[in-house]
Amino acid sequence: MFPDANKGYTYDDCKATADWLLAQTDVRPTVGIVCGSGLGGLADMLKDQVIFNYKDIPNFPQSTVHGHAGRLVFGTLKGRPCVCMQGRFHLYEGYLIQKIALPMRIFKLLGVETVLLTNAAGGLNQDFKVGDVMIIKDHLNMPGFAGNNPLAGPNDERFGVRFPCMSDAYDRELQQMAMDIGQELGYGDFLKEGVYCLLGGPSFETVAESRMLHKLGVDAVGMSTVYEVIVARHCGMRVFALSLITNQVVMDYDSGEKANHEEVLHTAKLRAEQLERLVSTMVTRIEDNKNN
Ligand SMILES: O=P(O)(O)O[C@H]1O[C@H](CO)[C@@H](O)[C@H]1O
Ligand SMILES: Nc1nc2[nH]cnc2c(=O)[nH]1
Repeated sequence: MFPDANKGYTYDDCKATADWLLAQTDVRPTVGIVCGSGLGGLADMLKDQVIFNYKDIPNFPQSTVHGHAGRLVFGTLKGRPCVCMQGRFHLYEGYLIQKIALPMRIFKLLGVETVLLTNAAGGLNQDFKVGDVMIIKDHLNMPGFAGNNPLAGPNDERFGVRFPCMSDAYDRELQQMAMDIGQELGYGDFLKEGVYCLLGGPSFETVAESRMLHKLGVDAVGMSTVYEVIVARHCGMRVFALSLITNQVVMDYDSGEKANHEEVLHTAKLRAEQLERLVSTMVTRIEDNKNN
């Protein structure tokens, strides 16, 4: 049923990539970070960087989207060894769904225990404003309803079980930690929580689609993150994710607003510094050996 689903993505392929990376750096990361659109500045905070362009890493996909630099950065954040994806992969770029989330398995084989993901998303919750940061408490895998799941295909038990639980996908302790740090930093006014919905993209939502998602209880919509979360949880890493609300989703036929990637990158730039401080403070407080 899944003839080629394992090609290039086997345990041995992932191990070969992880070993290739480990042979070229002394950094042994326990925290992995994924930067969303326009949020790659997070990687620049790492000290003693060892940088790999995606094109030089065996089995790695390439970034094709503006705002995703396409570099894997190893280094330390206040002494803690980290690895940071400066650019991620999306279904609309034409990649097989397994390839989009492949870096999560490589993270695992590098020794990563906790993954922090960021993304840019459109706000559906009417209480959200552009520039708000939404801590993701749950997701809707909309393409998943049609069978698009990165775990489809043969299961390798060395990564995880055939039927992984997802009701605890987003670590509650890490959500609370983010809230607490946000309060300490004075970000209370723009720190929210909610449900993220993945759509395939690359077209933005129609008014009817946005209204439907709103009725379903979705707080923010985007084109990433969920596949990474599923694969990270499958192989037992702790997950925290947040969305920067870069634009309000258009839900009114009379609205003159038009969703566009330039606005997404512009908002990301305005909020980047605070987002970086929030995530980097979290990194320093995360305890090792707590994965489940
Ligand atoms: O989710 P990230 O990678 O942050 O990017 C978001 O921004 C792009 C649209 O502007 C889409 O790729 C959407 O998913
Ligand atoms: N699908 C979707 N993705 C986004 N990424 C950033 N903004 C948006 C949006 O409004 N819709």
